[in-house]
Amino acid sequence: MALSLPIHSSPLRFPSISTSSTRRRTFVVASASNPLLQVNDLRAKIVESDLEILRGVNLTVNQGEVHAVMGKNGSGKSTFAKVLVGHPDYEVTGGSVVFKGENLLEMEPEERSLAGLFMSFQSPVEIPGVSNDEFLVMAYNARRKKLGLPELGPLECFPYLMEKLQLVNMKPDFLNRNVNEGFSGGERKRNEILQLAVLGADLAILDEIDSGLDVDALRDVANAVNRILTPSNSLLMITHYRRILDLLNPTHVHVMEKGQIAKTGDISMVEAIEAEGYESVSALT
Ligand SMILES: Nc1ncnc2c1ncn2[C@@H]1O[C@H](COP(=O)(O)OP(=O)(O)OP(=O)(O)O)[C@@H](O)[C@H]1O
Repeated sequence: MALSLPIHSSPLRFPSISTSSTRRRTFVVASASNPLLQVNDLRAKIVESDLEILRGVNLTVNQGEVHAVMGKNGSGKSTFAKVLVGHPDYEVTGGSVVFKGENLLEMEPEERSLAGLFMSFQSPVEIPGVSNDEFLVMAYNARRKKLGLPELGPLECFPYLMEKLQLVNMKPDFLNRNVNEGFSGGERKRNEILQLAVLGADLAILDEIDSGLDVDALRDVANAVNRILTPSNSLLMITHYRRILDLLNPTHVHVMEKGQIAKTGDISMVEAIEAEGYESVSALT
């Protein structure tokens, strides 16, 4: 079966393992001069209805940073993430996005993936007839090809895949199952992180990776993400809940409202949101 590379793979660099404290210490130095993603006045509409959803988003993500985007239901968080990876439901109507010094908006979705952008979706899709190991080996080899490295056979990839399975605390039989077919909600989320671990990314966008996870799964996922993060890659996560923020220690917390980032702060802003709701931190109301 012919498969194109998913938009959440990055061929450029495999993640190295580091602790979150190592990452955080290095961030101060790395972030000052290494913007990874620069979003300026980004505007986008739904193709089908012409309805404008993003109304001037501004955001800079530097290497080593962990950004959390929060906000009321329907404020545009997922749309923002999907526009970044080039989802065809949306048309950019203004603004700019520079990723690693290149115009992201001129790239096809697959090119964005090859450039180092990974996105996990709220509802990961099934790929009937394709096993997880086939899928991962295919994507892993696509990256190797891009790097000018020889492709590896399934057996040669196996030790690498096993190492990543352990990272997300998944059983080996997940590799033999078809991608997301029959997976529980939590298993799908773990599988997304397995894909991130195998493929790596310069910028990982995780859209509500914490939704539907039990406490143990949430900890496993957060631990895996923390091990994937290094001083030179970054995370942009969308969430409604504090629990994952406590585990992933965001350097920046943003509140999206009406298609804009209305407020940016640190983890302390989440306390105000939890106590008094979004109205307490909104700059637009
Ligand atoms: N493809 C689409 N077709 C129709 N409406 C859409 C589409 N994509 C987004 N919308 C609408 O745009 C608005 C923003 O949606 P989006 O999913 O970005 O919000 P969100 O902030 O991620 O919400 P939530 O917290 O509930 O996940 C919503 O009103 C949604 O219904």
